[in-house]
Amino acid sequence: MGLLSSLRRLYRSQADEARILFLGLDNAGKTTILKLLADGDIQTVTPTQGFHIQSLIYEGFRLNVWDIGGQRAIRPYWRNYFETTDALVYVFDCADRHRLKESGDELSLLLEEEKIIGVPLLVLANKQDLRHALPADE
Ligand SMILES: Nc1nc2c(ncn2[C@@H]2O[C@H](COP(=O)(O)OP(=O)(O)OP(=O)(O)O)[C@@H](O)[C@H]2O)c(=O)[nH]1
Ligand SMILES: [Mg+2]
Repeated sequence: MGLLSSLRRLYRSQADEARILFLGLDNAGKTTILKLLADGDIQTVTPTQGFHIQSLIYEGFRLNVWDIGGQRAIRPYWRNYFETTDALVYVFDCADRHRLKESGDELSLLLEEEKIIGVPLLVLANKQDLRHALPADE
C-alpha cells in the first residue's frame, strides 16, 4: 500500500516499530484512512473525541498510529502527543475549500512547535474522489 510504504520510508531507523501521529482538522478523514488500512469497517466511523490508536503491520514493521481528534476544542491538546513521535501525517480535506486556509494555518502553527522540529512530515491530500476537490499538487 502506498501510504504505508511511504511512512516506512519516512522512518529510516533499524527499529521494527514507529510511532506516527495523524493530525488535521475534524472531518479530514484521518480515522477513515486508518480503518481502511486496517481493513476495518468505515461505516461506523464517528468523530474522534480525544484520540484513537491504530496499529498497522507493514512488511513486519509495526506502525503505532495515534489518531487525534481535529475538532477545534481538541486542537490545543495536539501538542500533548508530540513527544517521541517518529513521523507526522497531516491530513487535508481537499473538498472542503472553505476550510483549506484554516487547515493550512493549523499546520503552520504545528511547524512552529519546538518538539516537532526535525520530525518527518507527510501531507495527505484527502478526498480526491470528490469532483470539486482541490488537486493534490495545488
Ligand atoms: N468522499 C470521501 N469521503 C471521505 C474520505 N475520507 C473520509 N471521508 C468521510 O469524511 C467524514 C469524516 O471522516 P473521519 O475519518 O471521521 O474524519 P476525522 O479526520 O477522523 O475527523 P475527527 O475525528 O473529527 O478529527 C466521514 O463521513 C468519512 O466517510 C474520502 O477520501 N473521500
Ligand atoms: Mg477521527
